[in-house]
Amino acid sequence: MAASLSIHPAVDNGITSGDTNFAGGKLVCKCADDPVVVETKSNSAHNHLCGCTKCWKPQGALFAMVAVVPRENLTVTANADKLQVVDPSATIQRHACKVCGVHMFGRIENPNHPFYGLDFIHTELSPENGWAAPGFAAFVSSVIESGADPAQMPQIRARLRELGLEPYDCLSPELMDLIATHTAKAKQAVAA
Ligand SMILES: N[C@@H](CCC(=O)N[C@@H](CSCO)C(=O)NCC(=O)O)C(=O)O
Ligand SMILES: [Zn+2]
Ligand SMILES: [Zn+2]
Repeated sequence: MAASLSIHPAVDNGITSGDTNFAGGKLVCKCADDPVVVETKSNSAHNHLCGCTKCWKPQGALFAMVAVVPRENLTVTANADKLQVVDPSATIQRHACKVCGVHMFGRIENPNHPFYGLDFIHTELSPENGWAAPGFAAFVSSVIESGADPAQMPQIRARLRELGLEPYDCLSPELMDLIATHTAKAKQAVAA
């Protein structure tokens, strides 16, 4: 039963390990003509599934798959004129292709944000192999906001665990600790 759920096409048939020697590659939007191309100079980090309503998900998938790269390692190399920011009021400015709708990268412009300096990417858009594999599932309860039946949540969490992707309703403990450390330092700086 649980195996029939489409969590995300990159994990539904098992997770492919990343290559620690992989040093980045191309991400290509889904347009048949003049696709937008983004290139990174490094592999992705913190790859995870995200159940939130804002991250781009492939058709039929319950989750997005999203990772980060340092913003200085990311360049739009083709058809940048097709990009537009989906929601300018969001913390993560998601630059999407106006024609096919795929999100090509998400950028945080607030220098005080804990993740400032990192761009969010969807490595499934790459023809290359070697990108870091997803390690956990974030914002799992948020799939209900996109229409998932609340009664299905135990099955969804069971399937994620079966795939080795621990489900969290925010980010992973490691990332939540990074955020809290950033916040604590910012408070200390104000108090000093
Ligand atoms: N329940 C909400 C949660 C949205 C949310 O907070 N998303 C996170 C994670 S996105 C990538 O990991 C976030 O940081 N959002 C900031 C932003 O999207 O700009 C929902 O589902 O919408
Ligand atoms: Zn496109
Ligand atoms: Zn998200």
